[in-house]
Amino acid sequence: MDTLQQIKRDLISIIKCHRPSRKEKISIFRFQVTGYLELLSWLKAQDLYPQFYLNFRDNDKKLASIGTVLSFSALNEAQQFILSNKVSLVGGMKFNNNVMFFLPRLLLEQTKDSLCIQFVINNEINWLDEKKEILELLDSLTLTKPIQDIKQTIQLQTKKASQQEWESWVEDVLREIKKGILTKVVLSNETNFVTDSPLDDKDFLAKSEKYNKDCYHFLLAENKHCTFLGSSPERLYQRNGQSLVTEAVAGTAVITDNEKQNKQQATWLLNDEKNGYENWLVVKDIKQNLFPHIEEINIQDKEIKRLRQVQHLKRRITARLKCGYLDQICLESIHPTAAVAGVPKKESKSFIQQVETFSREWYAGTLGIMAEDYAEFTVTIRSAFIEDNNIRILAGAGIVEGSVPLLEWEEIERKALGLISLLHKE
Ligand SMILES: C=C(O[C@H]1C=CC=C(C(=O)O)[C@@H]1O)C(=O)O
Ligand SMILES: [Mg+2]
Repeated sequence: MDTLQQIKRDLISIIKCHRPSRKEKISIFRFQVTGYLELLSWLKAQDLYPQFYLNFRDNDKKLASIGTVLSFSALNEAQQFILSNKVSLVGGMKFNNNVMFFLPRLLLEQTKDSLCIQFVINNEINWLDEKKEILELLDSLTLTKPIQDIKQTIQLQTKKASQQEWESWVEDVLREIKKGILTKVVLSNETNFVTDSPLDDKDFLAKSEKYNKDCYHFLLAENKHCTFLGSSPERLYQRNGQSLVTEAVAGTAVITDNEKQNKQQATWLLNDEKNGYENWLVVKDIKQNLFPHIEEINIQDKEIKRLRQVQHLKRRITARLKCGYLDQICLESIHPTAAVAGVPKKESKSFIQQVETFSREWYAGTLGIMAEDYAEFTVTIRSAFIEDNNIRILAGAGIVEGSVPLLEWEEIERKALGLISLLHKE
């Protein structure tokens, strides 16, 4: 692949000339080449971790990164680092607000036919060690591995909560709502599968990209044995300078093979009181949390966001951040939204922690990229963990006054199908 050969040549000349600077913590090199690289095939051939991938929902931009030069577990430190070094960081926050951002060794950004590369050297560690890691990376840099169909035999092992147990959690929420303690709680479940040999994470995500249209497709592999990935319809926010675009995606109806029924369901969803309320609580929560940090806000009318198994209510929200307010504030105030946690936020989060019999970790968290003048994050729902021969798929639903336990169960089962339906051979 010409593009990769060119990158390799550029990197080799960087390494040859580089003398670690005593003044600067890191050295950043950026270059741009013309050409198209299939980033998932490229990532599949790489051995350096962590690996990160994001295919943006609303344009043809994709990111892939390998390795880490620095990592950040505090938002203020990540933000400060971006401001002082004019660099992009990738990563995000788990559901429980644990922060993980990192400065990748190599970050590739593909748009149409242009590939931008950000390559970083750490000047504070031994140059021989750095050089060794970089040369290893260069060894496999020009390789790609073709994406293949899923070949494994996959068996359903368990659901963390049975239907009966999960519906009883919903009843518990409804009781708390009646008492006036809670207004909304988003309850999830985990479905577990085992495979006869490890499922390739890139093959799985590529299949999801093919079938789950109009989504963000994301992947975070902390090492060879553990990947979190998924295809989410939901944006947490996009920031261009001070202008912010966010959204409330909540409220759900089914999509089937019957087009007439899908249209009826869409009309029903747009007018249904319970679903409208479920969505409005998300809007209200975002608005309230952003309020101290913005100058103006605009909330658009409900529209339908149509997916393969489900359709959702969506409201687009635009806002103007006050001067100087950047991603630390946006992330801290918005995440986790009431589309994945609940209202009030603190109480619903602690309810979830007490009731759910598994840890959400990256499920219902957020992943994305942040730089000084631009950031974009997705809400990591419709997601799965692949750990060697095990696959865990999570999905949840917002429980509000008027929720019917059986219908909410059917809703989470349908949402999980977005990924589960890909597990069979083609
Ligand atoms: C929490 C999830 O979905 C959220 C996003 C869209 C619709 C939702 C709903 O109608 O309940 C949920 O709030 C999930 O898919 O795991
Ligand atoms: Mg719902």
